[in-house]
Amino acid sequence: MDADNTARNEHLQTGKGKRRTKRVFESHDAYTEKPLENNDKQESEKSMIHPVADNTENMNEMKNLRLLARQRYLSHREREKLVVLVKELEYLEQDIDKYGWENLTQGERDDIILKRELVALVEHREGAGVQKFNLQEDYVDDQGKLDVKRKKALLNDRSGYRQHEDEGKRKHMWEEKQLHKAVKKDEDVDEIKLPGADRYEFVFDDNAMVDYEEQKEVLPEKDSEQEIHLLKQLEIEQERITSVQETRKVLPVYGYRKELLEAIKEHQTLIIVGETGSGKTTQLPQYLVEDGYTQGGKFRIAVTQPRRVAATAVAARVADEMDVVLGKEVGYSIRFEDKTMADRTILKYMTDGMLLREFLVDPELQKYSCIMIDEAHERTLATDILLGLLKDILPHRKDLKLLISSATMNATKFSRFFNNCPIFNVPGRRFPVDIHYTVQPEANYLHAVISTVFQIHTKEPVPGDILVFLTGQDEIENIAEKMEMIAGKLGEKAMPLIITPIYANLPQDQQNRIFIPTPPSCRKVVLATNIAETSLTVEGIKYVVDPGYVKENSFVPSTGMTQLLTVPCSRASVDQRAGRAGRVGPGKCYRIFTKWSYYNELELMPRPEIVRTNLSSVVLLLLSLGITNLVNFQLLDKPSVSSLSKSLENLYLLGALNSKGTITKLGRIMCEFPCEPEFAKVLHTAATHEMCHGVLEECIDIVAMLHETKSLFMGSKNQNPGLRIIGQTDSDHMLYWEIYDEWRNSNYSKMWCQDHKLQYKTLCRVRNIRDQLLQCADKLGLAALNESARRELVDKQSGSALTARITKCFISGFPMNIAQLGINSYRTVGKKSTSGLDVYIHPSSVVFQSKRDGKKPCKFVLYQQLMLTSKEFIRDCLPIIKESWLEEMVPQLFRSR
Ligand SMILES: Nc1ncnc2c1ncn2[C@@H]1O[C@H](COP(=O)(O)OP(=O)(O)OP(=O)(O)O)[C@@H](O)[C@H]1O
Repeated sequence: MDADNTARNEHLQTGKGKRRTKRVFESHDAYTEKPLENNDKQESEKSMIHPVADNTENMNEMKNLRLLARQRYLSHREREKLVVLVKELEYLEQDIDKYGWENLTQGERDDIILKRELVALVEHREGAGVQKFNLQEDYVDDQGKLDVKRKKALLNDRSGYRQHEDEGKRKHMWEEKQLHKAVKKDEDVDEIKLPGADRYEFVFDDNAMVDYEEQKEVLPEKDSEQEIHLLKQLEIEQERITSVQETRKVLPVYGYRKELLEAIKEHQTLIIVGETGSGKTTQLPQYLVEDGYTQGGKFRIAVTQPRRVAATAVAARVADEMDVVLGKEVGYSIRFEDKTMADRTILKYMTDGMLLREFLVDPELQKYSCIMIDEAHERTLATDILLGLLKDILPHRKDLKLLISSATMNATKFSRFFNNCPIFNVPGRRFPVDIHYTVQPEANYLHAVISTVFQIHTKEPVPGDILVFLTGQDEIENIAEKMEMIAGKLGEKAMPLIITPIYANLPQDQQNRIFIPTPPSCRKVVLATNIAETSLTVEGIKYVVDPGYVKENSFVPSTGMTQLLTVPCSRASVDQRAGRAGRVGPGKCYRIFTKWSYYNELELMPRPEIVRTNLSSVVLLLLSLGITNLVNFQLLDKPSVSSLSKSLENLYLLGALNSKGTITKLGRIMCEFPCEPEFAKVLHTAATHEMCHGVLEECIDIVAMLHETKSLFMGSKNQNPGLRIIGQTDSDHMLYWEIYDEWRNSNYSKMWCQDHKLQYKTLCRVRNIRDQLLQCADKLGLAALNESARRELVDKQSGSALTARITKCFISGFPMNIAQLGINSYRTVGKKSTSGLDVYIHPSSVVFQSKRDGKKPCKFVLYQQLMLTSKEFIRDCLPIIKESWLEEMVPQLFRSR
């Protein structure tokens, strides 16, 4: 290891070093391709069609449509809107016949004039028939001719096209008319009688003519201004649409469309390697749709992504490109959120974990004609298992196509795994990205990041936003604070700097802030973890600052502990990160490490998750799919035998496997829940175990909360003022339950969340998770079992009895997560109690607070997470008040104590 290398590792460990104000980078690897022009417009400017809120809005909308119709053919959505307007117009025309033009208000007349004009305009443009704007199913017969009967029938069916207030007005007018008629004595009120008319023939001459004076329609000033504004918006929108469609044609993958489709037709499995931004994720699935792989809605195409944020963002982009509504033809599916329609979605972006779960209900994935495993280089656990399962089913599903894609992967390894399947290379990238390395290693990379960002901010022109890759929430918050301080001190000397963070635990609406276009003369800095590393396009990003580190989970089978360690990224990851700078224009990437380090220190590929993670849920899933020979199950990389046996041991302890290693009935039930087997066991116990049943709903609330605790509190948990209002509790689990229960009692109020400094959106997600778990429990019959147990419990349920039952349920689900009080700290217990590990209660835990308040600590505590950060911390803790509960719930583990 040379000096370069040593310093890099030292500053990672110590974080100390001399700060330099100006970074010196050396330029390297500039891509030489000619940049193309970028016509893309900002996302937020796209649609001018809004739902009708009031009449003014309705009028504006019609004017807007009229303008659009003058300029071009209307889109599918605009036509749908137009259909509604046409129906409204027909209806209004009937009113005119009935009540007379003079009885309409000025507003109604304007409305009708505008509607007539709009319909005439589209009819004029597109031919006489209204069928051009999707009225076939309403007015037109099988030959395409106007079906008068159907039209009439439709017009008679007025519901839905008239607002209530109009209904009131019409009623009023009708009553007046009836009253008027009643007062009149003449019987034949409709016949006009002229004196002597029966003696003369009516002759039309000049004298009979009616005189009119012409008044030119003068639009009020406000309207014309509005029209100009709308025209401008229209131009922008048109440019954006043209640009989106043109972008598709200039992507490198477009040049290979035909060859790609031929290769896919010829081979069942194909590996596709193309530069970042070449169009793999967004374009390939669209080519497949265009080439008939969905056969008019009969089959689906699935595209997997390792990250939720990428799956949702890419689905939105593709829906836009295909001009369809997100959630209909194009949708996404991520855990606890499904935005697809069973009978309509043909292209589904999803996390790899979600496709894995689909194997449970459809082991041959019969509804799919094509599966694309994107960003395969990331080698997530779910991707690796998917590849193994797909390899297994391909011989039985000859019609199923499998595409494996990435920018930077060991393609030959993947090809070998799939019987030497062909590799398709898509050369070229759309925009060049210049890579800059530091000349020498930086002693403190966080200081270097801040200096680099301000170097760019003060020297480079706008527009040009910056994306910084950091390792986690703490680092992001810390850097954001420092940057805000420096920007404040710079004041007028620099342009305003907008700092937006993105990390997995940030609530969704706040994550989406990174996509908001930057106002002119400002610069945006996105501070991101590696969740922004692949597949994402954040428009406006021109500079990437990359220190080259990532936080990685590492499971230690001997202790059952997950360590969260900061480690250098792989070359594949830093190349992906650089790619984020060249998505919509040429960019620059500043790497806070040396070129030497890139070529000599960084691993080529990330370490596969399968060799560094807890395998319990995957093992259970494979067993439930009938894959019993786990050791021989084909995988790109095999997990270690110790980690396999640790997970088998864990599943046996939970009762998911019997002594022969076969999956039990309980194991199958646990598989059905969309959560880890340990949580599923908690819920099963809560509904069925005679010592503690009847608390299923409370346990579901807690389990749902435990999935979202990281983004629950505004600010730090232990300083949260809301907790005092909620009251005193001695465990994190009961605190979470009380929070959820109080929020439910407030009728899920947003204000309540604000008062208690809790994230409303997070609680909404908890509610969603809770509903799904409850549905699942219902489907499995557990809810009914719980209900009968609960009836017996009524009145006997005191607060402490409830806590006891809940604690017992969690002991049954997490028997390996128990620690016993020692002299200075807690010590983990379990089978290998003698070789336990000293662990410390994290300061964010309620149990830590109780200890500080001088309360006597419990002898045993259950924890949800064991993390090695600055020391071995246990988080989300539940004190076990009675030692006997351990033996009661898990005798096989605690009997001898
Ligand atoms: N939301 C968006 N806004 C603007 N342009 C976009 C958007 N999404 C994609 N693009 C354009 O489409 C191009 C192709 O994106 P796509 O995600 O298909 O590439 P890719 O080859 O899959 O890249 P990666 O390997 O980085 O995921 C981008 O470089 C960008 O120019």
